Order: sequence, then C-alpha cells, then structure tokens
Amino acid sequence: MAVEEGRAPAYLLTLSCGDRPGLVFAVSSWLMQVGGNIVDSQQFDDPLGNQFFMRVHFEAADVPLEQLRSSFAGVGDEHGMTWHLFSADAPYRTLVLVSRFGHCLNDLLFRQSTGALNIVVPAVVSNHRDFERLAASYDVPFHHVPVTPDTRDEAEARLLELVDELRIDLVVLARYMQVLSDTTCQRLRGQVINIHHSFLPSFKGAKPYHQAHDRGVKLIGATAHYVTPDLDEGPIIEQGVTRVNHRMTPDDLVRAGRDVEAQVLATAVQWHTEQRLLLDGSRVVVFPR
Ligand SMILES: Nc1nc2c(c(=O)[nH]1)N[C@@H](CN(C=O)c1ccc(C(=O)N[C@@H](CCC(=O)O)C(=O)O)cc1)CN2
Repeated sequence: MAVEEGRAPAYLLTLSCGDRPGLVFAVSSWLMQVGGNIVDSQQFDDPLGNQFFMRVHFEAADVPLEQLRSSFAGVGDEHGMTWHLFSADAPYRTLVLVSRFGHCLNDLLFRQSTGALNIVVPAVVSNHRDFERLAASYDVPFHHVPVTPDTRDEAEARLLELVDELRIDLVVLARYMQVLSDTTCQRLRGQVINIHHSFLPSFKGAKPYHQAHDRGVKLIGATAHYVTPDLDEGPIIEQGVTRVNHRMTPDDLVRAGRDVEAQVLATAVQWHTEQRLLLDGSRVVVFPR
C-alpha cells in the first residue's frame, strides 16, 4: 500500500505486558521523542489476567524502521513488554493452502488483486491439483504437495521450505484439510490462520455441516482461528453465522456456509495484516477499525 503523497511514513506498534500505571505515558513519551504523530490508538486492560494490550498507528518522518525499533527496545525492556513494530504499508507475504474447496482461495486472490487486502500471494500450495488453473489466472505459482500417511512429514518439510524460500509472513489454511504437525505449528506459531467451517466450539472435525444437519441447528457458521497442534482448538479471531432451516440438506448447508467462510476468513486476514490482533493466552484481543 503506497505512502500517500506528502504524508510521513506510517507505522504500527503493538505491545502487551503486565498492567501497571504509566504505560500509556511511557509509550506517548517515546512517540514525542521520535517525533511520532498518533493516527489511531487503542488499548485494553484485561482485569482477570492483569495484562495490558495496546495498538498505536502513528506517522514519523525521517526515522527509519530499524532506528524506531532499536529506540523502542529500551521502553519495551523497562516495562517487560512483548512488542512488535512494523511499517503500516508493507504488504504481508501470504502463502495460501487449499484442498478440494476453492471458494476461500478464490475470494482471497480476488481481494488481493483489487488491493482490498494488503497481501501479496507468492504461491498457492495444495494436496490436489483442482485449483492450479485458478492460481494461474491470478499469475500465482502453484505447488502440488500430495499428502498421504507415508508422505506427511515430507509434505510438511516442503511447506516449511517454501515458507523460508518465499519469505512468508502469514500462512492461510483456506479449507486445507490436512492436520499440521506439532513441529510445524510451533515453528509457525501465531503465523497460521485456519478457516473452520462451523461455529466453534460446535462441530469440530472434517464434516461439520453433516454434524450440523444431524443436530438440526437453526444457525450455522464459520470460525477463523490461529492454528495450534490441537485440532480446531486455536485462539479464535473472528466468527460469523447464517440462518438455516429443516428443509436444507447437508449440501444446502455447505452452499449456505461458503460465503460466511470466505467473509470471516477475509476479515481475519485483514485484521492480522493490520496488526489488530494480540494473543492473550488462548484468546485473541481484537482492535477493530
Ligand atoms: N494443527 C492443526 N492443523 C490443522 C487445523 C488445526 O486446527 N490444527 N485445522 C485444519 C482444518 N480443519 C478444520 O478446520 C480440519 C482439517 C482436517 C481434518 C481431518 O480430520 N483430516 C483428516 C483427513 C481428511 C481428508 O483427507 O479429507 C486427517 O487429517 O486425517 C479435520 C479438520 C487444518 N489443519
């Protein structure tokens, strides 16, 4: 996303630490020191965990990112902060994984092509070839990485190789139906977002729409979450629902769920790339627009 003509470069600072008086003063004093101008600032104090969370969008002329980082390090250390400081305009290098259902992949590629999402997609990876032509239609390289019980480790090694080779910032599981190993989840902690096709915690597993049909629910939904080794248990980023009824077959529910899945995933990716998500243990603090 280009810097607007005449505007100073913009940055995003996110931080979390044990709550105590003076944290906002410490951050705003540092911003004064570096000549930063606040565009937007949000904070949350988790009373149960006694944790403080903050997101600051600011502009600062003539101070390179690395200099801002080395300058803020002192503030971060003094207050025991976990912090991140990024350029607000740098697009996220996003690897998209898909299996047999392509509606979320298609939606992400379209939103990327129109600039609706600040991402670049250096590659699409799949354990099937169904969406090779879709990727080609967006000039995105396609990698077929088949997964069988015998090739699961090799497939994951290839995935991590691509993450390094392509300098990936974010991995999106856009209806990728293979369970990632503990090793891969640890290696990519906080960098993998999955779209699960149910309103979690209901209907975990591979066939949630059939489970929903059999249960006779009147609402179905989708959940975007960070991926952890425990299937469908990761910290929830965003959820959405739509109304259904007794006349609808499992296939009708699959069709009704597609748009919810695509919208929920796109929102989660947008919030992640705008540094609006901070992990609070097994929960996610969201600083929305
Ligand atoms: N470590 C994790 N990996 C993945 C997660 C996750 O939460 N943690 N989510 C899945 C996506 N998913 C539901 O959203 C899901 C995918 C696959 C299965 C499953 O049972 N897969 C079977 C094979 C199914 C098939 O080949 O079609 C299996 O792996 O044995 C359940 C839920 C993505 N990865």
